[in-house]
Amino acid sequence: MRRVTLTQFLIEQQRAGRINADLRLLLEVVARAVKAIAVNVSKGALAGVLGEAGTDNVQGEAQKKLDVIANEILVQANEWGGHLAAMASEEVETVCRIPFDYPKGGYLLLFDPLDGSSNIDVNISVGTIFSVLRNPPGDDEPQEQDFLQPGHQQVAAGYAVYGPATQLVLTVGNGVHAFTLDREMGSFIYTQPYMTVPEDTKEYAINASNARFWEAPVKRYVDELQQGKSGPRGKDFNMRWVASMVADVHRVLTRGGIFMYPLDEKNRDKGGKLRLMYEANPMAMLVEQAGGAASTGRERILDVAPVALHQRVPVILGSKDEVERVVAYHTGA
Ligand SMILES: O=P(O)(O)OC[C@H]1O[C@](O)(COP(=O)(O)O)[C@@H](O)[C@@H]1O
Ligand SMILES: [Mg+2]
Ligand SMILES: [Mg+2]
Repeated sequence: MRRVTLTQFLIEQQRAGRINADLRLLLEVVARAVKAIAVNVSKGALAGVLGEAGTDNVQGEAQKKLDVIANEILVQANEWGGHLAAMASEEVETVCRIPFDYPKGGYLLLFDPLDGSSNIDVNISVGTIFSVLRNPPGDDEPQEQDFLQPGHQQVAAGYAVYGPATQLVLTVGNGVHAFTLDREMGSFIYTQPYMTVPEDTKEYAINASNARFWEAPVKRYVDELQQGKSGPRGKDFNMRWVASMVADVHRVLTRGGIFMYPLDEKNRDKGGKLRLMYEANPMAMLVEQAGGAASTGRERILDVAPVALHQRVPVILGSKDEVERVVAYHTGA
């Protein structure tokens, strides 16, 4: 069987007029960075990359060594690419500028360099999430304001999951496509075209240790799932929680289900737990492109008007019917 590489896939997307050469090359640079991160993740203790970095990030969270390494790999790879006007990272407080004497391009790249950091030291899947926006015309030196575009304006979004295999999952607005890293060849091979979130599901994902903080609509929804066959849903549901959003969303994209990090009494002051620009928006674009839905419980995630780079939002995403049910419980519809 003929193997199609990510490079060939992107050339086809360009030929079909879905992306331009700049966006194609930008995505190639991101894929190259992801391969370098995968090498570091897979070496683990052998490369001394496990454990704490001894620093805090802008969110006040302790950084792991791999958070810092993955961030540096992405920043350095993309600085020189010539396709970006600027970058923003979950790990960095302000906009990451392209050095003044480097070539610049028309896109903005946002990323969560290492998602699921709490899983690094226990050898459980982690990932990288990224989002691409257009730099507003006429702005050669983008400011934070230029990044604050609603998610429906993303031109591409994706993630890499560093699991038993490393996979890159990507959308450029024409469905969701997955590639698996062939480590010997060093290439991403096209393995899953047009991923779709199965409509029918029996699986949900939520951190149940927060149950006492949940709002009534979430309590009601989860309670009904847990009643199984004997409750109003009339069937049993299974639960999974990896605590790497990438891995949890990858499961939802692969075999359906619902993933929730809702607003609760513990995270209300911050507006939620997950980051709008680095986690919620790219995942929402992917899930919608795969036929699913993504909401805060009160609003479509892709329509949220961002007010800050590191803003947090509640996230409820996955199989459409399930997400719509949770939203209806919130809105009383
Ligand atoms: O430990 P909790 O509260 O269940 O949180 C898990 C969530 O936090 C995150 O790990 C946050 O990501 P980071 O590792 O990038 O900070 C998500 O991936 C995941 O869904
Ligand atoms: Mg994350
Ligand atoms: Mg992270």
